[in-house]
Amino acid sequence: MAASIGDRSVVSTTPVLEAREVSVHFGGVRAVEGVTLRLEPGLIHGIIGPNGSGKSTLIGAITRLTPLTRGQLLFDGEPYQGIRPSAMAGLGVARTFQTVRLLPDLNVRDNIQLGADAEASAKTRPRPGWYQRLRPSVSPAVADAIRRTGLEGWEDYYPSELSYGTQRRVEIARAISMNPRLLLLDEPTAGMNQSERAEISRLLRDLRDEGLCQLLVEHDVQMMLDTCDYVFAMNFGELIAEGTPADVVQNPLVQEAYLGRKGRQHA
Ligand SMILES: Nc1ncnc2c1ncn2[C@@H]1O[C@H](COP(=O)(O)OP(=O)(O)OP(=O)(O)O)[C@@H](O)[C@H]1O
Repeated sequence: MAASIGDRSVVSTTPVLEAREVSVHFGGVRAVEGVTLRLEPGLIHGIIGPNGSGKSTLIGAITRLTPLTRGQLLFDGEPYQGIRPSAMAGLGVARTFQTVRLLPDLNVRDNIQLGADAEASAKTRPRPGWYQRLRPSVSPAVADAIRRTGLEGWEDYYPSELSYGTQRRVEIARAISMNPRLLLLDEPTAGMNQSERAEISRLLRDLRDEGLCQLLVEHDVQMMLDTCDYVFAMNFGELIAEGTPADVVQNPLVQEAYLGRKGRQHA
């Protein structure tokens, strides 16, 4: 069965990831309460919400870093809440974090290679040079990730020599070199200027056009509206609206969450 989300048609199949009635409580704090969401193949999904609305906690729950109080998580229709966070990559989930996490002693190519090589993602920080000795050639997954993220020509540079926007691009390349089914991006444009934001937004839409399912958490609502196909809005731990960005921003509950009742009258 085919449905359409905005201008994109979506064949209704098993979602890549599904959260059913997920709750996360910290003592008396209901950080996430009864959230149900489906991430469909080939779409960019976004989670928006004011500070403290539960976005990070929900991502933590989905990635198994934060234990669920209640609910169920499914990947490709199979429950996965019993697995360890370190097994998420094996499931086909790659992520980038709020802060850039590139290894300073490795060049762009070798930082991306870390994503392609599960064994190399060991916790110990490598000494300069060891990686080149172990890996004399560039794997096809790395070459492909470099091409898809427009990093040709930057392969031999080190993180300290790159702009912040390019460092972010390398992180995304490292994540997609894992050939993920789902890419989670936590604040991918934090600290960027307007043109860097637009560049990252373009890159994510290009990856979407290649079929990559994505989930973004981002404070920049305009960037989310420009980038996402489908948006989930949270407030006080609950999902208060979902749909196309255009529909969600019109939702009175969303306007109230961001602007307050007074703002809504003026919006
Ligand atoms: N480990 C924790 N222990 C207790 N309370 C927590 C913990 N983590 C989050 N919270 C609380 O849960 C609620 C949701 O927080 P969360 O960080 O998920 O929101 P958020 O939408 O990601 O916020 P922000 O946009 O500021 O990052 C907040 O009230 C927060 O104080």
